[in-house]
Amino acid sequence: MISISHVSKTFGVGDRRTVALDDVSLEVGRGEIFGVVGQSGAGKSTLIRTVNLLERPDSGEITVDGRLITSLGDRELRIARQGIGMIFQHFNLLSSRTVRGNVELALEVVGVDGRERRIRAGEILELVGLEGKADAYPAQLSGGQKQRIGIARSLAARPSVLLSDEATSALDPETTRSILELLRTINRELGLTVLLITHEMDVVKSVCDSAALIEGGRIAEQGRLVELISTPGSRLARELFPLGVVPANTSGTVIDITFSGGLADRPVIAQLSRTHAIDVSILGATIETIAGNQAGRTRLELPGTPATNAAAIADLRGQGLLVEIVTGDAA
Ligand SMILES: Nc1ncnc2c1ncn2[C@@H]1O[C@H](COP(=O)(O)OP(=O)(O)OP(=O)(O)O)[C@@H](O)[C@H]1O
Repeated sequence: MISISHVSKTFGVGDRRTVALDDVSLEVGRGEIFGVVGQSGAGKSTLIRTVNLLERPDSGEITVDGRLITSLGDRELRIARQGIGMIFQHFNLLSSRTVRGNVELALEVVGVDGRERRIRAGEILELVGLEGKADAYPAQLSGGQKQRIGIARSLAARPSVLLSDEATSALDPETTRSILELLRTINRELGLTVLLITHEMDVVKSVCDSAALIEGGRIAEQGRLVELISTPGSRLARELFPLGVVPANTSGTVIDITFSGGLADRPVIAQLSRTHAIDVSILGATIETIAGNQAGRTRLELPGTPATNAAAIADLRGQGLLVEIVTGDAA
């Protein structure tokens, strides 16, 4: 649905030259919620802004819904942008217009007539849960309600793609949750494809089907969350399941086990201890719902070296569990 292919973007020249995007390629499937996560300055905003050409890449191609965006002239681009909604961290609302007026503005711009505007704005405000607030002004509403107006406005022209630029970063955790739920609802009900950028792993965890990690303008990793969590060495998986620090002077073998799918509720540790007659210490454990499925990760310490624990580790792997050796020589 969104295909970003070998996109690069540099700002400034000489000493002030910054490579914001360096040969970035991403594929966002139709109907997916795709999260790009990375630290401040990693290139997230630049990346999302290239999708509707708010930022024009120096090289590379971007296709949205089958249309090669990077080849369009001004007039064609204006039309293509109607199919790409966008929401922002600071909402970008017009304070002089009512809630309804903000939503209707997006329809005026695309030439929808007055009566139709009113009907459609009413429908969208109901969808985002603001039907009782149509005549209020943005200043009279909470942050979460303002973002709901932003979402309503972005949906007014019935786009097939929604870009979300840190849409929940200015909101408290409870409001964040309700806005993410709304994004999930419109994704399902309208079949909308969502590309979001965030610096919060919790956002990715709670709403995304797929994710990419961006660092220094390059994509370090990308994939569907269900696949990433069972990929050995995946950094996104580690971020999704923070297990804390590894003890500094352990004499044993520390391993991380990832449970996903039907494996999450098996008595793996008790069985391991019994079968191999070893005292297993649990150093950390976390269970999460990732892309709608329960998955967990447990950090264990086994007495002895990886070599003396080879049979136990092979046994775990034989049960379909992902086992990563954190300390000791990799087996
Ligand atoms: N208009 C610009 N002019 C010059 N440099 C820019 C411009 N926009 C971005 N950059 C630089 O490009 C790099 C990537 O910035 P970008 O805003 O895309 O990162 P980000 O991951 O979105 O960061 P944040 O989370 O802090 O918003 C940074 O080094 C930034 O300073």
